[in-house]
Amino acid sequence: MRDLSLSLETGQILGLLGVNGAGKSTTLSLIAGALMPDSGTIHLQGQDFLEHPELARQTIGWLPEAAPLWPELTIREHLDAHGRLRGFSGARLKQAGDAVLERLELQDLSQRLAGVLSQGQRQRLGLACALLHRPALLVLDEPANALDPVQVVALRKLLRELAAEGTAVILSTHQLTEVTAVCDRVAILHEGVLRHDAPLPPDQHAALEKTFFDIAMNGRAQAA
Ligand SMILES: Nc1ncnc2c1ncn2[C@@H]1O[C@H](COP(=O)(O)OP(=O)(O)OP(=O)(O)O)[C@@H](O)[C@H]1O
Repeated sequence: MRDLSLSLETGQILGLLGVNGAGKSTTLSLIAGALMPDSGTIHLQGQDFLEHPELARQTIGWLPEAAPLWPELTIREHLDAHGRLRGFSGARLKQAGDAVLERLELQDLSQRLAGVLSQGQRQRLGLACALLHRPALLVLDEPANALDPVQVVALRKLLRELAAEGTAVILSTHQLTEVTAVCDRVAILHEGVLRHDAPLPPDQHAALEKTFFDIAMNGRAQAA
């Protein structure tokens, strides 16, 4: 990544686009604190993450490209483990788990082992773990991967609800339709450089498609 500068407001949903290898996952890993930048700063609510990594753990929910699950634990045990890691216990732990089970429609599967879940169910469990502590910033790497059309629509609804509650969301995707359906801002990376960063008004699918292909195919800088 070079000269990357991005900011996100409370309640905004930012879609991060780019061809394979453009740097989307690297950017999200930096924001989530899983990678350390060689230089630069990352702030959340005025605080420097790199100086206060504990702040990042409390305020960010991260779903990496492949949800990191333990095959021998059930869905409920995953949520308990994530909650305990963040200091939850007793009734608070159970309530937080119940809330995300309901939001991700996983109640009926709570006792199922992660190792036997379908890909889409694994993805929903990964999202449930990322959401458990009600993060102020949700960082999602291709969250619609492996979801069926019903769940894709449910995910859009969930992200809009979270944004309305004040959560900031940054998500990467290969689906331009996902961006136009749910994002109010779009950023496009190309070869580690941010080439476009602009609000996305409704009904702008054709314009977004043109901008994306101009950057992806010609490598031309587009005015944001
Ligand atoms: N740990 C690493 N060390 C060296 N290079 C890396 C490392 N991780 C990623 N890269 C390289 O950085 C570039 C960006 O990778 P990244 O995974 O961020 O792309 P992406 O936009 O998420 O791609 P995709 O759409 O294929 O998932 C790629 O060329 C990749 O090979």
